[in-house]
Parts: sequence; structure tokens; C-alpha cells
Amino acid sequence: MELLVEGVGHAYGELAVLDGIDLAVRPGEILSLIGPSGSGKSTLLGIMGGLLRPSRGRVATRGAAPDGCLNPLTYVFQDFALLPWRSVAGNVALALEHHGLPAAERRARVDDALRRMGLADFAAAFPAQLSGGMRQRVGIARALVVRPAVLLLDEPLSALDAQTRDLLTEEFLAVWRRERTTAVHVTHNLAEALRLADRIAVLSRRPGRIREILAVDVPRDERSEPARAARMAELNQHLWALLRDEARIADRELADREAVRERTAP
Ligand SMILES: Nc1ncnc2c1ncn2[C@@H]1O[C@H](COP(=O)(O)OP(=O)(O)OP(=O)(O)O)[C@@H](O)[C@H]1O
Repeated sequence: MELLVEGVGHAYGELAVLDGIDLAVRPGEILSLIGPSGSGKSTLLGIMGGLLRPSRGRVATRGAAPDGCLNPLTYVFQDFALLPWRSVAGNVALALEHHGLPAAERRARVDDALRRMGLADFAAAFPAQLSGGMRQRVGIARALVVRPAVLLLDEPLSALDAQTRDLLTEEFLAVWRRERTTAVHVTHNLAEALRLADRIAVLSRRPGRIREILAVDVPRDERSEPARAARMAELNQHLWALLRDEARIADRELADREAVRERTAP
């Protein structure tokens, strides 16, 4: 399924957060969204998923959802958002409630999602008994169980240590290779974006506008190969320079505003 963002702008009261966002997320691609802190990345993801109505513009989907899709636009959150009093299987099954599925199908879907995320032996465990990495596996299994058309990932790995993050990135990619689910992935981590994404959209400082959309033109399987290191470093440097420019301008604007406030203070 394709996700189209057309002329989207958003303000929280007086605070303009997004401006003139046009973006087409292609079927089966992973699009990473990066930008300075406060540039509106999570707001844009919320608008894409229909959690938030934009002040201007619209979001549309095009194309069919996969067979058995119960919830076309499905989130994976940074803080896992698990219910502590429910088992792993109970947390995954939560996403199926209110869909009126027969018990046997519900069980089959839950078992399948747990197996795909390597959680089959942990179905009866509770979140408190699990590491952060395992909890996020449950978060991803809960998203997969509804067979989403588009996955919306809001910094899904940022609460995890570096090693667990690398491991989960590879596991997520293994699942994605089988399903090719369209995904939008918000992150602060350039290495993560460069590992996962087909394209990376860079937002400017607030109000966030699309500064550039960069295609990661190295096949995923080759991104850690020595022969590709130079190109990957080049892409990383380019992204870093864009973010640094935006952060510098934002800092200068803030300093100028403070100076004006001091001059005009009574
Ligand atoms: N519900 C809200 N009400 C008012 N202001 C909000 C609300 N949500 C976010 N903001 C503000 O809007 C701006 C953009 O927030 P948003 O979380 O979308 O940015 P972000 O790029 O995801 O930030 P970060 O990288 O720090 O996570 C920030 O200045 C934030 O404080």
C-alpha cells in the first residue's frame, strides 16, 4: 500500500510545527524520517497514522491492503506500550480484540506473530520478566498480528542498548524481507536509518519542511561490506551535514530571539 501526504501543515495553537509536507511513501519501501529535535517527526507520523488531524492538507492511501489486514496503519512505539498485567501472548492478542475473530484464528495469528519474532517460548511470560529487547519484540509482534499495510515506527529502538538495537534491526529486516510491508520509521540515529531505509527524508528545523529526500543507493545486503564503506560514509556525512546546518540555524535563531527579548525587556 502507498501512503500519500499532500500539502500537510500543522500547528499546536500558535506553534507552527510542520509546513507544506508532500511525501509519497512507496509500496513496500522503508522510508526513514530524520530531522532536528522538535522538527515535527512524531507529529508527522501521528498525522500519517490518523492519530492527529493536520491543520492543513491531507493523507491518503492507495492500493490494496494485504489479505487478512485488520488495521492498515499500525504503530510500533518507543516505550513498547505493553500492559504489565498481561502475558506476552495476551499483549499480542490485545490488538485483535474487538475484531470479532473466531478463537481459533485469534490463536493462530498470535502463535504466528510470536514465532516470527522468536517469542514462541515466551508466550506465558510477563513484560517485567523480559529484557528491553524482548519487550520490543512483543511490541513488533503485536503490530504484525493485525497484518498491517503500513507500519509506523516511532523511534522503535531508541530505548535499547546498542547491541540489542543492532540485533533487533537485523531481525526486523528479516521479517520485512518476507512481508515487504510499507514502513515509515522515525529515528535520531543516522546509522539505523542508513541500515534500514530505502530512502531517508530529512526535515528542516521547526516548522519542519522536507529539506531533502535521499535514496540509499546501496543494496541492503551490501551496506556493511568493506567495498561499500566509502559510499555509506559519504551518505552518512551528507545527512550529518544537513542536520548540523539545521541545528546551527535553529541555535542562531534562538540566540537572536533571546537577544531581542533582553533588549525589549522592561
Ligand atoms: N500535543 C502537543 N501540544 C503542544 N505542543 C506539542 C505537542 N506535541 C508536540 N508538541 C511540540 O511540537 C514540536 C514538535 O514535536 P514532535 O514531537 O513532533 O517533534 P520531533 O521531531 O518528533 O521531536 P524529537 O526529535 O525531539 O522527538 C515540539 O516543539 C513539541 O514540543
